[in-house]
Amino acid sequence: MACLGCFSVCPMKRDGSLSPSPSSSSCSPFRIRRTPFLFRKRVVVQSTLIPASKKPELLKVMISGAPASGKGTQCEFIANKYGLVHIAAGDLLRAEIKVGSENGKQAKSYMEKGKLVPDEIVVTMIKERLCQPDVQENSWLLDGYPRSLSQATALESSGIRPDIFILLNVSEESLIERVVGRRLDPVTGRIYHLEYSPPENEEIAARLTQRFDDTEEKVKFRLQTYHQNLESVLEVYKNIIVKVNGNSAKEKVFNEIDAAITAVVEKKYKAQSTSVATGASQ
Ligand SMILES: Nc1ncnc2c1ncn2[C@@H]1O[C@H](COP(=O)(O)OP(=O)(O)O)[C@@H](O)[C@H]1O
Repeated sequence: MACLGCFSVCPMKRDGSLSPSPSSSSCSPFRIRRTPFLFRKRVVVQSTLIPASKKPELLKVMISGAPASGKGTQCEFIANKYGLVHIAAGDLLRAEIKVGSENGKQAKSYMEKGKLVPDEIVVTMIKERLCQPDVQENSWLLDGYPRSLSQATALESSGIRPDIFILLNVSEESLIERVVGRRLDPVTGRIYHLEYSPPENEEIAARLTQRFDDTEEKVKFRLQTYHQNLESVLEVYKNIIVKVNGNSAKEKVFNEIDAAITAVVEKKYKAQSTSVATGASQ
């Protein structure tokens, strides 16, 4: 498998070979890896070493949608079913804010206004996360990244491309309603909605918090930012986009996403089996 693009920290080159001093074993193309869910039942144990170029490529998924379109919920379902590491740009930024890092301080001033955080912070943050051992091992589900043409181009130029780009569509009216009523339980990390998914008891209700950017005024600006950038991002992934209606119940939305991912997995696996078989017979 080729490096995911974090050239400053990862010893693997984009063609899958290693640079002279492979200090980290996490990126080795020949290390023994835990087979993710997707290939678990189907992988045939090979007795000979397969060249890196012939190894099964792992599933890679991107998901995009307006604020409160339900990406977080769907990502949880997808990550659980396909064993992918869920990387949410917004969560990574909030974690930076929480630890009080310099990047976090800068990011907060943009997030408070509903603006995109500059690429200098976000691109590096995502690339570094993609190079972590858990992601190398299990592959990724990118949520809320890329959000602009420059972010998509940064990935493309590092050879990082998903197999499928899921676009969750939800009506604007519902989005605003969902954002304004959204609350977080800081103890369990669970997301509630005051009306549609209220807390189970008074104790939980009393400790719920609201995200600093979840006000009506800020969400309107975030929506504007989202729409301004969407078309240029879609252009990059136009051949692999699957549009999903996010207005239905979460289980129904997931069924639609799951069917789309399954189709991609089948196609990917077929292509890979053919190329391995062709390679073996040569
Ligand atoms: N890829 C990104 N590029 C720049 N800024 C981002 C990116 N992802 C998240 N952010 C910042 O974090 C904020 C919150 O993002 P997120 O948690 O994904 O919520 P939402 O999608 O509901 O706006 C965004 O409004 C933006 O300021």
